Amino acid sequence: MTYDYDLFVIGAGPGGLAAAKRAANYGANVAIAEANHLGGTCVNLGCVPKKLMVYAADFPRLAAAYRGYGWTQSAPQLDWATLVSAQKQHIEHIRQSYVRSLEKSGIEIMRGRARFTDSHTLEINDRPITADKILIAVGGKAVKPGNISGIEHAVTSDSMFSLAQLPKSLVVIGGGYIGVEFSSMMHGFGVEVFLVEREPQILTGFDELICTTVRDRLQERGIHTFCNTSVKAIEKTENGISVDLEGEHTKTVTADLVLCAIGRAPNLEGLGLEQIGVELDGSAIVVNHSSRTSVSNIYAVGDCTNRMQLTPVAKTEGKAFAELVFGNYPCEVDYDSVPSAVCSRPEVASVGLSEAQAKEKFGTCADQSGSDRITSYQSEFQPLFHTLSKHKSETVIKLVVNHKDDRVLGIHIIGDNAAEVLQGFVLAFRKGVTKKEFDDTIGIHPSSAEEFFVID
Ligand SMILES: Cc1cc2nc3c(=O)[nH]c(=O)nc-3n(C[C@H](O)[C@H](O)[C@H](O)COP(=O)(O)OP(=O)(O)OC[C@H]3O[C@@H](n4cnc5c(N)ncnc54)[C@H](O)[C@@H]3O)c2cc1C
Ligand SMILES: NC(=O)c1ccc[n+]([C@@H]2O[C@H](COP(=O)([O-])OP(=O)(O)OC[C@H]3O[C@@H](n4cnc5c(N)ncnc54)[C@H](O)[C@@H]3O)[C@@H](O)[C@H]2O)c1
Repeated sequence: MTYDYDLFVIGAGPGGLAAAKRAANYGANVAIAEANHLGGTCVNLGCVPKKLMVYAADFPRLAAAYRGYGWTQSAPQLDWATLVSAQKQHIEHIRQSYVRSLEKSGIEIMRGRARFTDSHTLEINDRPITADKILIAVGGKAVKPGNISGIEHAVTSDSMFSLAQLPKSLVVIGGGYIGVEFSSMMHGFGVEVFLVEREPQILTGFDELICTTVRDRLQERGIHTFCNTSVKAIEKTENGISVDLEGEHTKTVTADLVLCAIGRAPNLEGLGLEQIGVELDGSAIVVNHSSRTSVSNIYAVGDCTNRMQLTPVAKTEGKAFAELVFGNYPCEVDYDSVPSAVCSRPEVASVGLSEAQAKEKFGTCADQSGSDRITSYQSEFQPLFHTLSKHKSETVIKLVVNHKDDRVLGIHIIGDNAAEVLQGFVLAFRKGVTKKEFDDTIGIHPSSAEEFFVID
């Protein structure tokens, strides 16, 4: 049987692009379909515009800091329209660079929404296309709770990058990655922010130290943080959008804008998966360790599967798929060493287990020497920069260590440049670094990262 393509990729986000390029490098005849813009969520509505906005929101704090260093100048003013337009230009530049790089690799780009008609055939813009292997990399989309009246008045993060103007006040529903990042950034722009999280803490799943420290710092900065609280109803009124809260903070808050950030779900609508029998787990595509679905020639990577919703994970899964299928080189994704960062102020970066997860996995019981299996080392210090900036902005670091073999099970940082500091440690973490190896390492002085080598 001959097909139009060796590989057809649905979705040109990080997962699809990485797979297409790697397969083409191995000589495969590849096409990629994109219903919207090349680059997917990450480039167009996620990591890239978010981080640019985070940088933009930092300037008032930096302006306040430079006075401590002797600089004098009146506070800068933001022209929101200029920021939105500069950010759009940069994103367009990235999209164009993807077009050039796909063309250079001989990958055909098809603009439009792909739909399965059988396990080897897709339809795109009414044109049937056949492929030997098909990779689903359609990503995810923001979900909204179905049970809140007036939820249609809430926007999702997709709208936040092209707002006509900044709101004066904002209610954020959900205190996960997106909720915390947007609360922090919008507050930096001068917006009054109310963050509503139904769980007892924000950033559930991170180490408890991160959850409590970040919440305390957000509150100190003036962000109203309501945990153990849910939204009962939303209503558009003359004064703005009124949000009825229930739980620990039963009250009504009125704001100009409501952002719903309660999670993202796979973007499978209209893909025709039911026709070809690809197995789903809830709303996600079920895959094995090789990213193969229940239909043998169809694979899936990234946010449409039930793994981690992060760009580097989608990319790694895409690459690993192409290595295995077109390079005959099996390489498994190491999900235990995936780091992540929350671009809030303070910034968070973390890899491995939280203290609670480590205790659950390895037990809290005493070993023969009578000590606990899990030891946590923690340090809080004022980075040199902030001694003159006059900001109260301590950095907090934590190592979670298995007392039995001295192995470091988790590394957690809260503070300036946390993601950049953690990056190098991730490599050591993957290699099974021990606490003693941390202790024996000489740091760079003066820096914040050196504190990891003197932590006890
Ligand atoms: C606000 C926000 C901030 C984020 N920040 C970070 C961050 O800082 N770091 C990080 O690691 N992750 C971040 N993420 C998550 C990251 O964006 C995703 O994990 C990543 O983009 C997933 O890649 P993907 O390839 O699986 O899917 P996507 O990037 O979602 O790409 C899927 C593509 O498929 C296309 N598509 C869908 N259906 C079809 C179809 N039927 N036919 C053709 N094309 C189709 C879509 O248009 C889309 O372009 C963020 C997400 C959001 C929303
Ligand atoms: N920096 C990054 O790497 C980054 C940034 C943004 C997004 N992402 C990815 O995107 C995914 C989605 O992000 P997200 O923040 O939307 O989801 P999330 O799963 O991180 O957080 C959602 C939060 O909303 C809360 N919640 C759910 N329903 C609620 C309700 N009715 N009322 C109040 N709170 C409610 C949950 O308890 C949770 O804390 C993340 O899991 C992450 O993988 C990553």
